[in-house]
Amino acid sequence: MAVYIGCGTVFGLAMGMGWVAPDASMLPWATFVGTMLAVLYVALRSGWSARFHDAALTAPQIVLGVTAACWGYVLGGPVRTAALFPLLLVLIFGTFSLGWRRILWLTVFAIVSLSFSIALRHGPSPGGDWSLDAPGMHVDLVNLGMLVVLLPATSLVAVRLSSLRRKLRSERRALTEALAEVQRLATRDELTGLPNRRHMQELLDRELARSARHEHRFSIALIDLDHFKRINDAHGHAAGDAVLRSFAMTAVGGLRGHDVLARWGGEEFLLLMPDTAGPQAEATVWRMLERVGHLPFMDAGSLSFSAGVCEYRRGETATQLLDRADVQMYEAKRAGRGTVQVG
Ligand SMILES: Nc1nc2c(ncn2[C@@H]2O[C@H](COP(=O)(O)OP(=O)(O)OP(=O)(O)O)[C@@H](O)[C@H]2O)c(=O)[nH]1
Repeated sequence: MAVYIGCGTVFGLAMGMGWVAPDASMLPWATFVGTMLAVLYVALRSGWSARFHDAALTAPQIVLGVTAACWGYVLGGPVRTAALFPLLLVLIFGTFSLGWRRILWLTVFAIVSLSFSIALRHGPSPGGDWSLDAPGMHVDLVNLGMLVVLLPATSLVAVRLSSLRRKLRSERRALTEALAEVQRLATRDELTGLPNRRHMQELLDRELARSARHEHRFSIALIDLDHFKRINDAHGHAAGDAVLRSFAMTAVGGLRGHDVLARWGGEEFLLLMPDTAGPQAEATVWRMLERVGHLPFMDAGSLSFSAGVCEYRRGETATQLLDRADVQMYEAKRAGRGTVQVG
């Protein structure tokens, strides 16, 4: 719009100075361009154009630009050559979304439009002066020749820029996907799909800070599968992996939405239970033990774990809390495994 207003003003001034053919009027030109710009503006802003592949209406905008420039050429009389400068800018617009085929068609359209404008200037074929020496014909032909050279060159630049933009867009998409994958890998345990130790450490720190600020209580449980070595020894490492996976799936299935179970290392898991006091946390872990006990578990009897449950004590660090849970977990092992100790 700014370019149309700027170019229109320069031409209007030239007319005001009497440098342009006296019978030329800018009014129909300005009315046409103003109406078309308003239509395009409404089509874009209302979201109506979103249904098209060319949602920015780049091609219609280029057609309008070429028409306005060529019309200006007919109006421009002795200063008409200046009306061709915007044509070069108009085609650069194609770089925003058009493929090379459309840019090529629009280039051809621009050259044909200028030829048509020149024909109009010299009058319709019977009665018009089409001779080489007709007034202004030399300038028109040189202008047309220059445009035939320059427009394809400009279009070539537009095509290159357009394909560069497309490549950039697809590379950015690939990068975003790769980043999401890296984030997933950085926070998830590959085998079980649970949050990994590093991520759980962050969640624990966050919960500690939240608890300090809002005086929320929360509990954790350190869970260690019992006699896991026997499974590996008897059935192989792959079978052990499968047991870890099905334990993770079964254990998570019985948890509340806020609770987070993470793989803490090997056959050890850490359960974080926000807004949960010790007794409720203990009940949750007992329920988990029961669910896990129903897992089909090779020929080695039922799967069990030993767990140490602790409610967070004000002023405690994460390490102190984890140490307490560890002590309780070993208590559970000493007490014969398959049990939960609270401390
Ligand atoms: N398959 C498999 N085994 C693992 C993995 N991580 C740790 N282990 C195994 O888990 C076993 C843990 O053995 P121990 O620390 O002796 O404990 P346990 O046999 O469970 O005995 P208790 O904890 O005392 O009941 C070891 O044999 C490890 O090799 C894993 O990712 N996959």
